[in-house]
Amino acid sequence: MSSAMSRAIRACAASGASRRGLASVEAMGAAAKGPPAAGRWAGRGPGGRGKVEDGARVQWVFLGCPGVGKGTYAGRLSRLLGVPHIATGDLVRHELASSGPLSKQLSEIVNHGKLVSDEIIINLLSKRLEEGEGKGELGFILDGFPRTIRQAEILEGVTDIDLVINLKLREEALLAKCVGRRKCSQCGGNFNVASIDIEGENGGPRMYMPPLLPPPQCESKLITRADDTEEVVKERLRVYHDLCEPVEDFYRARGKLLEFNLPGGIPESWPKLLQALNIEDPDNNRSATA
Ligand SMILES: Nc1ncnc2c1ncn2[C@@H]1O[C@H](COP(=O)(O)OP(=O)(O)O)[C@@H](O)[C@H]1O
Repeated sequence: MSSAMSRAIRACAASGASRRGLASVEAMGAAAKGPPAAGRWAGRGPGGRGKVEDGARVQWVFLGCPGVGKGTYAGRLSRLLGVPHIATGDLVRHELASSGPLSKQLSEIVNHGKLVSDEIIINLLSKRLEEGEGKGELGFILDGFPRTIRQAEILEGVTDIDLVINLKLREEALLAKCVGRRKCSQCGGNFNVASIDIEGENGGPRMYMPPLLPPPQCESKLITRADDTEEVVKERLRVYHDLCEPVEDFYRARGKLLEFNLPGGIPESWPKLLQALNIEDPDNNRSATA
């Protein structure tokens, strides 16, 4: 066991599952580093655009406030690059829905807008990474992890994250976007009923984000997340500013943070995000509007 791994094990209250899972990250990190250039995302260098076929080895992290669109853009990049999108919020919700031993404890925390303990999150993530390793996954796009400095230190202790994308959106839009979120309980599609139209700041352009409405067959099957009420979203935003913003500083200090201000809805933002990442979308016109 490497000393980095031992440190990580000491840092988290390691169960057997987290040891193996974090070991999976360490193994991925090693695989991603060789052969040279193939495993690292070259897209940001002056040499031009990244090749989508290299994307399956990226080790990226998405940061950003609740409602900013981490899931949407991480999901799109995951499909484009062929790399798994691992959202710790989804892992938590999956555990909640399973009515397993953790379920009651988790619902108390999540439905009040608080963060789950680092130990529980590390265990859930480790289990997911371990399953991925079994399937031959090489890289990942993490969404919603790390959310505390301790989580960031543990991750940094086991692998060298290539890039951290920090999505930013005007604060006024965040609450409306969270409260407007809907999911189809049958097909799993994500929609948003909020129509956001905000005056430009300091003479800047107006921000318009049209609703993303469900097709007729999903309309009667829409569900809202229990933690997407106005009161809980405000608490989640407060928690983000207190505990998660220092994670931005953590990666900024390491030169890994790419700040991206979302200019509006998906059609405007997606092509600009790809541009910022130096990725050529082979299907740009079609995917920008889907
Ligand atoms: N890395 C994490 N650390 C602690 N708690 C987490 C983490 N990821 C997810 N959670 C829990 O799951 C909830 C939902 O997460 P997520 O879907 O990422 O929400 P958000 O829309 O607020 O970004 C969080 O409010 C928190 O309770």
